[in-house]
Amino acid sequence: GADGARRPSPRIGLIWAEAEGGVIGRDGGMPWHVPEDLAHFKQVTIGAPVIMGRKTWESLPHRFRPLPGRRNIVVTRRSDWPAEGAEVTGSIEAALELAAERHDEWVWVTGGAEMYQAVIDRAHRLEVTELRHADGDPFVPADDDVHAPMIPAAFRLTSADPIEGEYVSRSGIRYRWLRYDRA
Ligand SMILES: CCc1nc(N)nc(N)c1OCCCOc1ncccc1N1CCC(C(F)(F)F)CC1
Repeated sequence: GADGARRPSPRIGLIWAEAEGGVIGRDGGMPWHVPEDLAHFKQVTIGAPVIMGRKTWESLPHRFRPLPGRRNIVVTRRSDWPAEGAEVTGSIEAALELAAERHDEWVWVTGGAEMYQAVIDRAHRLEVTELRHADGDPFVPADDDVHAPMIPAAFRLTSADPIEGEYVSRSGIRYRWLRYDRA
């Protein structure tokens, strides 16, 4: 502001969907389709800047590139990398500084595993979609699966929805919304 008052930096949130064993990715994408999770992701992140790694950007279906209704900040070591509709930067630190230029309350890190690892120790909130495959269609882990970060002990589970049990997706996959906040 005019008086030079420092605007508070946005709080950092991480958002991911994980299957059994903490798997978040396979072959450059997510090996499931849970429409309810897309809606959840949209609802949590809408209006806030999102930060993602290049691989996650490239995993987005073209109609979602950039993610609509928010600043897209892509982190890549490639300085000349063209990301139509996104701001490109070379590090998570630079991305967080970019996100802090406006007075957003939150900035959401939306993937992938490298981004989560690099920033989780500075994060304030984790929004985790916990997926469980139908008994008749077990989720078989693969060697090169990508995994969610370990959740530091400083985080507390502050909400689970549903409290008991789980929802069932049209696709038969069961899911819960988990929220962790830094204590
Ligand atoms: C949703 C997938 C998702 N779920 C949670 N809980 N945390 C994430 N970090 C996440 O990965 C976001 C980047 C990858 O996203 C997609 N990957 C494949 C297909 C579709 C998408 N979506 C569809 C919704 C779209 C909208 F803008 F509408 F939200 C964003 C792109």
